[in-house]
Amino acid sequence: MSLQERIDQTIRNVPDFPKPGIQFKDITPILEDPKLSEEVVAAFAQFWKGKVDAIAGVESRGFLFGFPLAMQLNVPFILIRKKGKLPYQTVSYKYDLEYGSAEIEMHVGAVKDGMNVLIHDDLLATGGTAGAAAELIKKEGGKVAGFSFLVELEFLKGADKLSSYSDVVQRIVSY
Ligand SMILES: O=P(O)(O)OC[C@H]1O[C@H](OP(=O)(O)OP(=O)(O)O)[C@H](O)[C@@H]1O
Ligand SMILES: Nc1ncnc2[nH]cnc12
Repeated sequence: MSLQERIDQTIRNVPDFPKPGIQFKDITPILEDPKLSEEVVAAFAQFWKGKVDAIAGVESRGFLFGFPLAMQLNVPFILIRKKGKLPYQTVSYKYDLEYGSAEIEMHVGAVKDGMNVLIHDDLLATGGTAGAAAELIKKEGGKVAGFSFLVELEFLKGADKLSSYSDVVQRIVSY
């Protein structure tokens, strides 16, 4: 079975979470399988090796594979968190979600001038979060190298929203 098929069989679909009408893609069963998790990180690493100076991961599920990926590629990992969680001076950006709205922040100084940054998250839905992350990277003088996601909800057309930042969008499985 391919990696895509095994991921598809492992993800749990939870209807009506967190709101009626949303089918939630629960990736936690992948984390319970260390071998599969390792293969996921390897698939990301193979795609991005030698192409990025840093990885920015989006809270919270973007930390799960983003940090091991950064260690594997031997590049810095930058945290993008929900408002009010980061202790030092921050830059912030407001955006809309598939189910609500949010504001994300990043530490000032984490992105160095001209840094080529990969934006990583577990899932691409409307693209609001990843687009907001791209705005933060640009605000801080970085370049968006591209985006990587474990899961894309293709019907929500999030990749269209990201095309103004980069055409390089890696997704391991799409629905
Ligand atoms: O493409 P979008 O429509 O912006 O949606 C995708 C975002 O939504 C989810 O995060 P969530 O806000 O549920 O937070 P969590 O990772 O902390 O659970 C997911 O992990 C992405 O970050
Ligand atoms: N349908 C969904 N499943 C899991 N995470 C999400 N983030 C936004 N939409 C989601």
